[in-house]
Amino acid sequence: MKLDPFYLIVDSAAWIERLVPLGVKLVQLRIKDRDEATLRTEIRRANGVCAVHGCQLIVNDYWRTAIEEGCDFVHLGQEDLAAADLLAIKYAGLKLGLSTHDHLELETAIAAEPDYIALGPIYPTVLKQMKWAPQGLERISEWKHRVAPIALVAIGGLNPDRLDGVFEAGADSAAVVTDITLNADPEARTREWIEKTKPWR
Ligand SMILES: Cc1ncc(COP(=O)(O)OP(=O)(O)O)c(N)n1
Ligand SMILES: Cc1ncsc1CCOP(=O)(O)O
Ligand SMILES: [Mg+2]
Repeated sequence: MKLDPFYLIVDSAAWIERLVPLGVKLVQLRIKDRDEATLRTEIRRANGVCAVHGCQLIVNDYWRTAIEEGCDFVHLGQEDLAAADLLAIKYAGLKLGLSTHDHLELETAIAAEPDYIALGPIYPTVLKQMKWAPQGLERISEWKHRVAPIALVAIGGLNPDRLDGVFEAGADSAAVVTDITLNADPEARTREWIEKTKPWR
C-alpha cells in the first residue's frame, strides 16, 4: 500500500486537533498509561478529527478499542503482536503496521502479512529507552529489499535534515515524535515536514 511519506505520532487527540488541520495525512495516536474510558474518548475524538480532514489515523497498541470505535488501522510492536488476535484484526478488516528492530523480528513481521513494517531506531531517540543501537541508513536499504512490496516506515531520531537520507535509502514513510512535539513551534515544524516530504509524495 502507498503510505504518506510524513507519518506523525502523537500522544493525544488534542495534538491531532492542533496539527492535522495543517495538512498531516498520516497520524498515529500513541497513548500510554491511561484508563480505558479516557483511551476510548481519545480514540473517538481522534477518529472524528481525522475523518473531517481526510487523514489516515493509526491507533497504537489498543486494537480492540480501535475496532470498537470504527478505526481501520492499528500499529503493533512485537510483544503487542504476540498477545493480539491477528485473525480478529484481519477479520475486522483493519490494516496493520508492525515494529521491527532485528532480523528475527523481521521474519515474524513478514509472516503476519502487515500493510507496513517499521524499522527503528534509525538514529538515537530520546522518546524511550531502547535496547537496540541506531540502525543507520544502510539497514533501511537492506530492510526495503527484504520487505518489498510491503511498505517500509523509518522511525527514530528523524528530523527534516535527515529525511532525504532515509527516503534515498528506500523508506516509504518517515515517522516522527519529538522533533515535532518537543519543538518550540510545533506548527511551524509540522509545515516544514510537510514541505520537505512533498517531493517523496
Ligand atoms: C511507526 C511506529 N514504529 C514503531 C513503533 C513502536 O511500537 P512498539 O514497539 O510497540 O512500542 P510502543 O510505541 O508501543 O511503545 C510505533 N509505535 N510506531
Ligand atoms: C517508538 C519508537 N520506536 C522506534 S524509535 C521510536 C521513537 C521515535 O521517536 P522520535 O521521533 O522522538 O525519535
Ligand atoms: Mg506497542
